[in-house]
Amino acid sequence: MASDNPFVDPAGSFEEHGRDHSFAIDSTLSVGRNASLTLGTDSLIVLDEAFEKRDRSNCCGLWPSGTANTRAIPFYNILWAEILDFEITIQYASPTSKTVVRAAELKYTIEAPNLEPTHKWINKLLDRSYGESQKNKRAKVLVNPHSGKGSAEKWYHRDIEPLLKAARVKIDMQKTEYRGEAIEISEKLDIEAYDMIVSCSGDGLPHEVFNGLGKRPDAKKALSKIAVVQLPCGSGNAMSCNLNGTDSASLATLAIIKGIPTPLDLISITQGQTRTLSFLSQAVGIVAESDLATENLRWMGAARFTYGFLVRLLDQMMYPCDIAIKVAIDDKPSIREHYRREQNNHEPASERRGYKHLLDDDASASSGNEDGLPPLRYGTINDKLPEDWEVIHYDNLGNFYCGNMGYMAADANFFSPALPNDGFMDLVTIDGDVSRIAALRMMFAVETGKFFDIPLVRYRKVLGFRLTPRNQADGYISIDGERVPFEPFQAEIHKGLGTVLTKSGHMYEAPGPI
Ligand SMILES: Nc1ncnc2c1ncn2[C@@H]1O[C@H](COP(=O)(O)OP(=O)(O)OP(=O)(O)O)[C@@H](O)[C@H]1O
Repeated sequence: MASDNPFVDPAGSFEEHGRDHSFAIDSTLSVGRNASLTLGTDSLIVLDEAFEKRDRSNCCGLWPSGTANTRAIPFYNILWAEILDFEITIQYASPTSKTVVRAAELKYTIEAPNLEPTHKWINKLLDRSYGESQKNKRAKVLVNPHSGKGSAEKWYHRDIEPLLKAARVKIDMQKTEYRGEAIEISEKLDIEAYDMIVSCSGDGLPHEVFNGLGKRPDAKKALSKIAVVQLPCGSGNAMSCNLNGTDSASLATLAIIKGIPTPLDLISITQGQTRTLSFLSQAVGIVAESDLATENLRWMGAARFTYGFLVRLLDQMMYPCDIAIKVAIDDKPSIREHYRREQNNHEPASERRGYKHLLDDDASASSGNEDGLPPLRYGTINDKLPEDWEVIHYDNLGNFYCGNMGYMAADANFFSPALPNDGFMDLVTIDGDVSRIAALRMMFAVETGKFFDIPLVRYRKVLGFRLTPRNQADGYISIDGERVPFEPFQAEIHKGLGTVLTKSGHMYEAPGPI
């Protein structure tokens, strides 16, 4: 009896398989005389004497260590496994450099009597490889041929599609033909036929996708059912940095194949008579200008933003305005504490939509499936300002920057305490008359992760705000990196209204406050 022997795992013993010891013991599958496949703790261990003869290089040491005839393929990298005509095929994402993975495969022949245990073994392998993530996701893929420097289509075919196919993702690909088309596609999408909308683009296309889903009569259901994801092919790829932990198209593809559905806070912006959704940021002042007023410097690539920022910093630009804020958490120690609590909070996605205790008048929690966007708790920009909002008259504002995610660009972790579904926006305000040297220090602190701690950085978690520019004929307001009219606007957040895929199921990949 297996249970008599303390060294045998009863769940995996060969009696359970009712088969010859030489074929399947525990998690090991013998494939031919000189090879075996073993389910390890977090990797598939492939032992094959042919490796030694074939390739001694171990791909520049990119795989975890092994001897000359073994390879450890992390379960995270396993894309698919199947048996067809007595041949087992294992497809996986193989690193070819630190920032690139490519689809690769291993094939072994199985003898007829071993077919049934092989099927069982494959199921185990796939369960371990996918964990909480859904297998065979169905994707509406949008490729913006004009994203970034115009390489999205090339990258899709080279870096993205082969991995999706290897993972048996069901693909329905469409190239966008004009600005705004992704709004129309998402508005009309048959949401029962897909699990995710994948934008091969910058941050502009996911912004359109959220807004298209938000325009539907069943917006609430669509936004919670369909995961909106980005594969980085644009000039601004903040969404992928935060959710996939990378701005590499192939690594991001692997991240979404293994991604876990996670509710995402979305923000309603009202301006004039319009209401739009924002998922990333709202900026007025130096950050908005550095981004939007430097379109003519596109040739500079990422340096364009830094250049624009430095020029304005040296000019000590100021942006007078009135700001009204519904503050939720006002001081940095409490914000840090809030972040730590959420880090340790592992409640399921179903518990992360809508405010449970904070606001009993919250509409995103209570309405049914067929509802459109939740009603606005604080009204629109055209309504009377709620009485309990804090009003600040700023003559010397240098930067108004409100974020819903940590990274605003690769290596620019402006909002380290931001969380996917805490129901708060993170608001940074900085005076425009701080010394030039202090401003430069702030800029460098963004890269080193110390920005949050700088005393000149005023940091609040907020539920809503209204911004009214003063004494300026024109200027720049950026919503998710797109320019909107230079007019007053109001924002309020809806807890967990949208859905994205994350690696952890509840956190961003940007490091939290140190
Ligand atoms: N075929 C097309 N022609 C022109 N514009 C398009 C097309 N398809 C999509 N767009 C628009 O391109 C805009 C920017 O897209 P995206 O974010 O993918 O790229 P980006 O390079 O990061 O952006 P940006 O140009 O804003 O820096 C979106 O607003 C989208 O509507």
